[in-house]
Amino acid sequence: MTAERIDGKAVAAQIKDELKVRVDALRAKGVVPGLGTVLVGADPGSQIYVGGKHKDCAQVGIESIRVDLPEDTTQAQLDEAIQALNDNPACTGYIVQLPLPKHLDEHRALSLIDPDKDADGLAPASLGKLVLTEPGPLPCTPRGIVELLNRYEVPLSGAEVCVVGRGTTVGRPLGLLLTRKSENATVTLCHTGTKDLAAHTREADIVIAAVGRAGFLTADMVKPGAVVIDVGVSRVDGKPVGDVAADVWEVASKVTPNPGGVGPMTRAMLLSNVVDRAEQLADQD
Ligand SMILES: Nc1nc2c(c(=O)[nH]1)N[C@@H](CN(C=O)c1ccc(C(=O)N[C@@H](CCC(=O)O)C(=O)O)cc1)CN2
Repeated sequence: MTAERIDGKAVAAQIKDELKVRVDALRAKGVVPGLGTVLVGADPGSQIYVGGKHKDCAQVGIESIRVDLPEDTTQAQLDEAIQALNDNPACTGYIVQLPLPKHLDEHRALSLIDPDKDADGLAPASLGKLVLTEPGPLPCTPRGIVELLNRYEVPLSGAEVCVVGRGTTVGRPLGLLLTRKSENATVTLCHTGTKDLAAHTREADIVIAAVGRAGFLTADMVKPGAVVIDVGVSRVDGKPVGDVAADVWEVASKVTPNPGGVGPMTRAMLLSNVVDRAEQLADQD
């Protein structure tokens, strides 16, 4: 038996249709949502992702502002670009595309984002709100994963979820999101220090692989009937390849393809964060 395909591309398209209706309503009230992006350097993956974000904006009627900086940008120049977006009234939310080149301080960049304009939910104030379960923008990949699981009616309350990867954009915030009362899952967060990884993944009803090592999660590491979410991306011969090996599809009940699963949802959730914020601004008027 082959697992059911969790089609992130199709769900993202549906979400974009829903967002377009909300953006039209905002524009009718005179509020124009505007997403800014800051991209430093020429990382091929980041170029593709940022290009996709601007294409999405055009599709749903969000204005977009693209700031591309060269690889040798200094910290002071990056700080200045961030400050300019903080000060730009046409920009209602923005992101700094990660990873930044090694010589730049990622934490500093995220700290400089005006918390009211954090479209990615990755600024320290937004992550703090997530810890405190206060309302705020949620990191896009974790939000997209929860949205996909809900739309495919995968039960979360009481589920044993094994998240592999403790990064700040996916693993850590995902653990916080899934353990909120509204999701109510039990989460085991595994990482490079985990002693017997397969012993943990085999216990889980849902396995979420966010490592970035092509095909590392194999069928023998998955409980029969489990749901598997493939987040990590590696580039093999220039093509994106996920963390989940092909044989997992013979054991699991549902699997996200990669590409075509979590990636498009990450982009759709960025747009959702921008529209949520613009609606708050409209309500304040
Ligand atoms: N500031 C941020 N940086 C990064 C984030 C983030 O959420 N905020 N996440 C990732 C990259 N990412 C978004 O920026 C992202 C990853 C993947 C996709 C996507 O649509 N992938 C396609 C395949 C596209 C391809 O590689 O050819 C898919 O999975 O089908 C979109 C966005 C790290 N940085």
